[in-house]
Amino acid sequence: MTATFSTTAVSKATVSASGMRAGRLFRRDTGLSCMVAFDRTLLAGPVEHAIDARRTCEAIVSSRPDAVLLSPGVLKSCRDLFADSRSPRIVLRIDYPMVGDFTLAGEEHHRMIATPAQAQAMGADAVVMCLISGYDDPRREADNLEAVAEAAHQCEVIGLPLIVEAVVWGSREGGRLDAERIARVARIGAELGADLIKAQFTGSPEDMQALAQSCPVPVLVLGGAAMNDDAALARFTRDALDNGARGVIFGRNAWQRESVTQGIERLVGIVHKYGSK
Ligand SMILES: O=C[C@H](O)COP(=O)(O)O
Repeated sequence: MTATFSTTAVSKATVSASGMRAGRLFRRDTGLSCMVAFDRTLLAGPVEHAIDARRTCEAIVSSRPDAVLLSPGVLKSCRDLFADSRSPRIVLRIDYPMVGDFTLAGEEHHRMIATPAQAQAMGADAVVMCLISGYDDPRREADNLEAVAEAAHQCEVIGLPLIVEAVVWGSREGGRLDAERIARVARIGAELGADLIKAQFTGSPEDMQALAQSCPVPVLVLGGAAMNDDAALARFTRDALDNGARGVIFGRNAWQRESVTQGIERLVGIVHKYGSK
C-alpha cells in the first residue's frame, strides 16, 4: 500500500510488488528521481513547444530522465521510443481532473480515463491521479477522493505504483500556496494508498521539511509554469532536494524551452549530482 521500497520501513522480504516497481523509478546510486511530466497537452490542448508531441517526446526521452509522465494517446504514438533497456520508465495519467476551460480551478469534474489495469497493459510502470483540495462543491472533492481510493485498491491488486498529484488548487483554497494545506492533501493522498506524492513546493526550506516529514511516502516536487530562468529553477530544485524531496516531476520547466534536450540534461545533472554529494 505504501512505499515499501524504503529500507527502514519494512523488511526487504516483505516488499510489495508496487513498492518494488516504485523503487525502480529512483536511481540506485542517488536514491532520487528526475521525472518529466509531458501530459500538459492532455489538460490544456496544444501548447508552445508541444505542438508536435512526438518530436518533443523524442527530445525528452533522449535526455534520459528517470521517468516520463504521458497521456494515453501520446504513449500510444510514442511507445517505440521507450523500447530499449536505457529508456525512461513510463508513468501514465489515468484521470482528467477538469472539464472545459483549464483555468476553471474549482469547477472541475474529475473523471477517470483509464483503469490501472488498462494502463499496465499499455506499458505503464506507474500511474498518476490528481487529488485536488478546494473544489467549490465538496461533493466533487468527495468524488475525486473516492476515485483515488478505488485506483489505489486496483493498483494494489495488480502491483502497480500509484503517484497521487496532491494539490491545493480549487477556488476554496483562494489561490494561496499554504504549506499546511499542501501537507494536508499530501498526507491524505498517502493515507489513501499512494506510493508516491507529487506535490507543490512553496519555495521555503522549512515548508519542504515539514511536508517531507509529515508524508509517509516519498514526495516529488512539481514544477508549474515555466520560470524561464535556469538559475532560479536550479535553486528551486536544490532547495526542494536539500529539504526532503525525493525528486522532481517537472513539465513546462523541463520541456517548454528552445532546447528541450539541453534543459532536461541539465535538470538530470542537478538532481543526480545533488544526490551523489
Ligand atoms: O499537472 C500537470 C502536468 O503534470 C504538467 O506539469 P507542469 O505543471 O509542471 O507543466
